[in-house]
Amino acid sequence: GACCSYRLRDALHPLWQSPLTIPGGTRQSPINIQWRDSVYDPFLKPLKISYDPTTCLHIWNNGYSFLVEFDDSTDRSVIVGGPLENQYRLKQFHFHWGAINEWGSEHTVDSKFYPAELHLVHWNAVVYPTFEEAVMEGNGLAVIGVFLKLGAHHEGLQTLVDALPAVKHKDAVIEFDVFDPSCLIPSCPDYWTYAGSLTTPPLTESVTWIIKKKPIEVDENQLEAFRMLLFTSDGEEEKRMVDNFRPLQPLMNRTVRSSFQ
Ligand SMILES: N=Nc1ccc(S(N)(=O)=O)cc1
Ligand SMILES: [Zn+2]
Repeated sequence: GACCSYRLRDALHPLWQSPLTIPGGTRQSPINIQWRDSVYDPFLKPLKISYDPTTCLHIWNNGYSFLVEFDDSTDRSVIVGGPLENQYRLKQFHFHWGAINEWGSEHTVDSKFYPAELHLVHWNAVVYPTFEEAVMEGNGLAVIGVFLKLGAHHEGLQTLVDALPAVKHKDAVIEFDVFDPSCLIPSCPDYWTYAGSLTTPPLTESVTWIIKKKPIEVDENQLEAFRMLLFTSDGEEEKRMVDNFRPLQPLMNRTVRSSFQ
């Protein structure tokens, strides 16, 4: 079916020349979240999100996705609580999406793909001196995953969408100096959490994943705006930036916990 041919196709995809999982990887991401196999953990705290919109710096097409990067030199934009033992600093957020609405997310829920998935990337600046070091440590990163579904126009996302033509090509950067990413996070507090990895190289097993149960709604034009971006640099033969999601990885010896019953 589409899934296995896609896996093979994807394994050869330039984005992930590396093997489907890193050799010896026991906690790779993304995974399918089987709702009925997730275990309610009453000790999970609510996730506390406090972002300062003025820490926003720029939008950058890095050839995998477009990243909205933040000034992470202080603790002005942080998350704490949830499954986390420390406070984690926001560094960037980005998305993964498909060529069509049938797929695009990295994680799936009961084997269902969403058309896109938002990742808000945070690092443990309490324990590690730099992001680069945190990327190499088991408790170094915390990524909030938010599913996007096709529906109503998303006002907050539109300010981002309006800037995308300016970063059409790989390596393009545009200044983007005020944005509050909490407008992209559903108000429903429910989430799943599990120990995983980065989903693009270096694929390090350093991520505490916090996947929001509720998706946000975006409209077709907004998804199409993502699909207009290019993997390629200005002057190269154009390759549309689509299907920039990694294949599902084996759960192995992991339990997905839920913050809700
Ligand atoms: N700095 N590199 C990365 C950061 C986040 C992710 S992801 N897609 O796992 O959130 C991948 C690579
Ligand atoms: Zn990602």
